[in-house]
Amino acid sequence: MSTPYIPTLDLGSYIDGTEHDRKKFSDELGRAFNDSGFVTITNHGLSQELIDKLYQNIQGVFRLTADQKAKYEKPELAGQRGYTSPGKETAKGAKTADLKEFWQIGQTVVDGDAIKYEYPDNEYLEEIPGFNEVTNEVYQKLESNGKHLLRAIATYLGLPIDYFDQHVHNGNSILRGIHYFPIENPEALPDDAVRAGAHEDINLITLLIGASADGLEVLTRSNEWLPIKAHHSDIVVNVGDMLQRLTNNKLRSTTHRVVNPPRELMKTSRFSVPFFLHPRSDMDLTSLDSCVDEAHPKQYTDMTAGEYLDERLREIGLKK
Ligand SMILES: O=C(O)CCC(=O)C(=O)O
Ligand SMILES: [Fe+2]
Repeated sequence: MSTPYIPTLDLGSYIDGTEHDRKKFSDELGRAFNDSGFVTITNHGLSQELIDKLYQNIQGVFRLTADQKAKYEKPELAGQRGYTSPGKETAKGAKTADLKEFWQIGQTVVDGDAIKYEYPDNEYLEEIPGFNEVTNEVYQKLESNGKHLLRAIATYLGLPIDYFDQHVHNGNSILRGIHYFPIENPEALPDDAVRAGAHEDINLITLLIGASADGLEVLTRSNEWLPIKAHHSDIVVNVGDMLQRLTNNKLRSTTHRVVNPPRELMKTSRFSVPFFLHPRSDMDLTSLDSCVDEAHPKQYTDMTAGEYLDERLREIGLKK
């Protein structure tokens, strides 16, 4: 087996580079997505100070008491805003819920776009001053990075460079702060209880800021689990199911999981902060004509992003 290709790509060289730099970036991005399914991004414009502040704030959420957190858990929001307690999200097809709790932040529309009325407000976390400002800043920076990455992906797919722009403007993206809590009594858990069961992300692409500890693994094309060792300052990016549908499997969504820690670290927490880049709910995910031919017959029924999200939230237990 050859070593899977997880290149480190300089996003700055894409944003500010020459035509040649941009072409090279999109070629390498496409190659990595076809191979390991992951790329590492540097020069993403999030300073170490901002990342450290983000993690301090996210950790603060999970130090709140159960009663404090419960104020922010609203079943009608299907986990899409505020707090979601342990036992609520189960990877598609798995029997046992993931060993995690999380907090989700959604889009803030400020330009008068009527899509504002489609989105629930973010929960305002009153116990942690500055939380909403820091998380909003990170949200905006990751969203902007994601838009550049989608431009590179459009080029790789032979689409106009701005293909995704209108679909992701004020899109339904989510910043998720996750706490994988200490596992106090591993013997008492069902055998299949893991921090995050093997899954593919629902959205177009995911940008994941390097987690506080190891545990993330990706399923390679040769069906082996490969640990992803991301530095706290890096961002790793993977393809989600919406992009897989749109491209009729030309870009495959990346199967990944978070394994439980080794015995000596069982009683420690792990924190991570993925950003799930979603389009607007009216984006048509019908597979592109350019990705369908005799050798690649159409694999998916036609759906909008909103319909698909709804289906998936029900499958993972967040929507009833
Ligand atoms: O915690 C991680 O490293 C990955 C989280 C993840 O895959 C998810 O929430 O979809
Ligand atoms: Fe994921």
